[in-house]
Amino acid sequence: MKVDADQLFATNGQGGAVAGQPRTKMKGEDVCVSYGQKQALFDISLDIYEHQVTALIGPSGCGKSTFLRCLNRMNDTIDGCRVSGNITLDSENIYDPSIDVVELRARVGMVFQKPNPFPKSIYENVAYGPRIHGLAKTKADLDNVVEYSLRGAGLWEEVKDRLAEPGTGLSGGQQQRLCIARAIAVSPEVILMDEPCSALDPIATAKVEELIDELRENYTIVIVTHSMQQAARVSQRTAMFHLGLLVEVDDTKTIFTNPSEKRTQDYITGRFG
Ligand SMILES: Nc1ncnc2c1ncn2[C@@H]1O[C@H](COP(=O)(O)OP(=O)(O)OP(=O)(O)O)[C@@H](O)[C@H]1O
Repeated sequence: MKVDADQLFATNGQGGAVAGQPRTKMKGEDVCVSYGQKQALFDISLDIYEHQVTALIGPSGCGKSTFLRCLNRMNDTIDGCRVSGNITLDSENIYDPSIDVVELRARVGMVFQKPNPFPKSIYENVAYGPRIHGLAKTKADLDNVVEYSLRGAGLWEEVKDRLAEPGTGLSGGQQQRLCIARAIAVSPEVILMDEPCSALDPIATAKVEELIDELRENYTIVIVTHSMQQAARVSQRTAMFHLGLLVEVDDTKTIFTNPSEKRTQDYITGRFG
């Protein structure tokens, strides 16, 4: 029987996977962002592939965090910030007026540079999201979500006997994994990470990097990082930004061994930035 490759990779019209290519989970087309009079991003078109880690790299101020924040409309919260162009999640325009932004941010979660647990217990930090989104009907359901999320973040064994203690009492690395558990708890599809290890020591960083690699099995991840080693270790694709422009995007190995653009070569070899 003849097997049609299109059928093998058909994805019900969402994202359009092509044979041998991963499926596009999010897509930015001609994205421009301005803060007041100042334009920070110029016509960025970038596909984010499902179940991959995409690293955004480039010198300070080039617009990495701005682009990341466009992906779950965190820029909406900044006065004077204007976004144009098109950004889709499973082919749906996330800037459409019909989109519920709270629901979008549950589907596209975010982990920040500095761990920011709520001033509540470890349990409550994780349980808060599922509770407000109505994801757990009973206390037993909620307990399960908390355990699943803490396991997913590689933190369960360290905290299972102290769930009632404050999240802020954990070490920095544990707090960051608690924030990752909090993101996982609302069953996101995409997790955005803005320099998630910059406040962590090398051992805590290694743990979070290991975790990112495991998370990609179930989630799609976009990470902003200043560390070339980190981008090379954790990502499958790398997008290089400079002065608000996307210089190039390619698989991570190519970016680090044979980039097309001189600016990328100069940046990864430490000649500027
Ligand atoms: N809230 C804001 N208000 C005004 N301008 C901003 C704001 N956030 C960012 N910018 C400007 O937009 C440009 C891009 O900043 P952005 O933080 O996205 O860059 P970045 O590449 O993530 O930088 P870094 O690596 O230093 O975090 C910069 O010129 C910055 O000054």
